[in-house]
Amino acid sequence: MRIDVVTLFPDLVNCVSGCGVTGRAVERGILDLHCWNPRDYTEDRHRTVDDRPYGGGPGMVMKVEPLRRAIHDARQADTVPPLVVYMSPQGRRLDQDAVQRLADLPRLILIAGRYEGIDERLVELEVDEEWSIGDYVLSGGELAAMVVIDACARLLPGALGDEDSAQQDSFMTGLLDCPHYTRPEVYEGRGVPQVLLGGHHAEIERWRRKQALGRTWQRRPDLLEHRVLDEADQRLLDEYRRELAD
Ligand SMILES: CN(C)c1ccccc1CNc1ccc(C(N)=O)cn1
Repeated sequence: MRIDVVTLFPDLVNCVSGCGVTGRAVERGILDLHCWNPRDYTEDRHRTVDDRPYGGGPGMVMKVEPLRRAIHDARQADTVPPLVVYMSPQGRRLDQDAVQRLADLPRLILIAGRYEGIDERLVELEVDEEWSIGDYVLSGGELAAMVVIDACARLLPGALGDEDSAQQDSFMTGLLDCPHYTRPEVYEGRGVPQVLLGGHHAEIERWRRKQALGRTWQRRPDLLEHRVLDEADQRLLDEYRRELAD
């Protein structure tokens, strides 16, 4: 998968290619990441990328031309046609299904805005989709773009070895994750659930599924609203709830 990011801070975005799952994906050639800086596409002495907003008001707006030229070069850098995504608080809320859809694409161009945002004519002329990572405001779209890069990279074939658990990732199943434990077996008087020590795989899977269902019901009942539980899951959830009552 190729991802191009249009950003005034390429050094920030390139941090993802330096470590962890995303770093390994880039190293293995599974993810091809490139940054394009609108400031390199300015023609004035001051390399101006922003200007004052029409209608007045605080702050500055990113100018169309430098962004447009950067996006043009990003598009031309590969023959594969990209989906152009603008990260903004006005975008659709990203969730795992949306990430899976983006990760299945051969190419993305992510636009990271700064200042008060970008000139609307750029959005009209170049942007295919607008996405938000959550209902809060960041100083720039770079961290949102890095979230998309990370969430997509994990889903690319070969990015995770078996030692990682993308496939069991909570939101992959639509449920929250179960609790996890590792050594020491007792810590400050707190032990590990016996079932996890017994090595009985079917029982362990049952316990984990029950915990995932129970925790989802307790913490995020909204995730269960549109989900019909099969008989086995319903029984596990009932058992979880009964154990709570004990
Ligand atoms: C500078 N701002 C406010 C701005 C305004 C408009 C567009 C982009 C930005 C860049 N900031 C962002 C970007 C994304 C998200 C998100 N929730 O995905 C939050 N903030």
